[in-house]
Amino acid sequence: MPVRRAARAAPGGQPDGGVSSGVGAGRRGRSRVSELLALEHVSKTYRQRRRVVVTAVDDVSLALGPGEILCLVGESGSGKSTIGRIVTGLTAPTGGEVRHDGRSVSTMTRRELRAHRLGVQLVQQDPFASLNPGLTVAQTLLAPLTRHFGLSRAAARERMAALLADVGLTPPELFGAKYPHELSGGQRQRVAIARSLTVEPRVLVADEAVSMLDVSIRGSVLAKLRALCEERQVAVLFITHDLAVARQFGRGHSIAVMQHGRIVEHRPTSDLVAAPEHEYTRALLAAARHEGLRRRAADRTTPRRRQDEQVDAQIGGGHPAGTGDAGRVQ
Ligand SMILES: Nc1ncnc2c1ncn2[C@@H]1O[C@H](COP(=O)(O)OP(=O)(O)OP(=O)(O)O)[C@@H](O)[C@H]1O
Repeated sequence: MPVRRAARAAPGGQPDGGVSSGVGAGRRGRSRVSELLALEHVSKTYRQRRRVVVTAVDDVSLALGPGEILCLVGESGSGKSTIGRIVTGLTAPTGGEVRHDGRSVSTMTRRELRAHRLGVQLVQQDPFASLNPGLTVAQTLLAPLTRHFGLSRAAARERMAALLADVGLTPPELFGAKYPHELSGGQRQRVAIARSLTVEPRVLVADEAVSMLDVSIRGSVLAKLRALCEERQVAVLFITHDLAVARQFGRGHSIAVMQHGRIVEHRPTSDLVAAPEHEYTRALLAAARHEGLRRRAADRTTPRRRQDEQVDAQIGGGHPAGTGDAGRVQ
C-alpha cells in the first residue's frame, strides 16, 4: 500500500512541509541539516526454520531531528516496539538503512556502534523489570556516570543529585538510598528516565513508558519527560497504543500511525487529530474519544478527582523546564 506524503513537524513544532515517512522520506531526510536519526525503507521479518513467520516492519522511513518528538501509535502487534528496538540497535533490520548523524549504522565500527547505542537510550514500559532490584538508586545512577564519563566519585554524586532533582526525586540522599521495591511505580519510572539521561543521550525511545502507571501520575511523568527533553534538545520516539496520550505528548510535533508494520499516516499532531486522512487513524481517534467519554462518565459517578482532566492539565499545562511537579513526589 502506498504511504501518503506527509508534512513533518520541525524542531519547535512548525511543519516544514517535507516528507518523513514512506516513499521519498529518506531522500528528504538525507538533505535535512538537522537530521539526527533516520530509518530509510526499513523492514524486519522474523523467521522460523527459514520460513518467514511475520513481517513486523514493512518499508518504514522516518527521521528525527534534535528536540523533535515523534509519536508512533498503533494497535498491539503493529510493529511499534520492533521499530523502537531497531532504532536503539537492539534488533537489526532485515532491510533498509538506519542512519545516525548521517552515518549508516550497518557500516559503523565497533567504537561508533557503541557511541550510537549510548546516544540512543530506551525507556521501557516496566521500570521494575528494567531496574536491577539488587542495586540502590544511587548505585544504578552512579555506575554509568563513573564508567562512561570517568567522573570522580564526588563529581558523579553531584551529577546524580542534579538528575534526581530533574526528575522530581528530592532529597537525593533519601531516594539514592532506596531499592526499586521501595519506590512507587511513578518513582521507579522517574529513576529509569534519570538513568537513561545519565549518558546524555541525543535520542530517547520511550516504549509505552507510562502505560503501566496509574492515570493520575501518568501526566506528571510525561510532563517531566517532555520538559527534560525540550531543555536538552533530546529527540524522542514516543511509542504508545494510546492516541490520546500521543496527542498530548506530541503536541507541536508529529504523530505516525502504524498498522500491520507500515506507517499509514504521518503528519503534524494538530492536523492529524483535526482531520485524520486514513481510515485507521479515524478509527483510533473514535476509540480514543469513546474512551475519554467513558472515563468522564465514570468520574461523574465517582466522587474521585477527575483524572482525565488532571492528566490533560499536567501534560498540556506547560510546566517550565526542570520544574513541573518537582518536589511533589509520586
Ligand atoms: N522476536 C520475535 N520473533 C517473532 N515474532 C516477533 C518477535 N518480536 C515481535 N514479533 C512479532 O512482530 C509483530 C510486531 O511486534 P511488535 O512487538 O513490534 O508490535 P507492537 O506494535 O509493539 O505491539 P505491542 O503494542 O503489543 O507491544 C507481532 O506480530 C509480533 O508477534
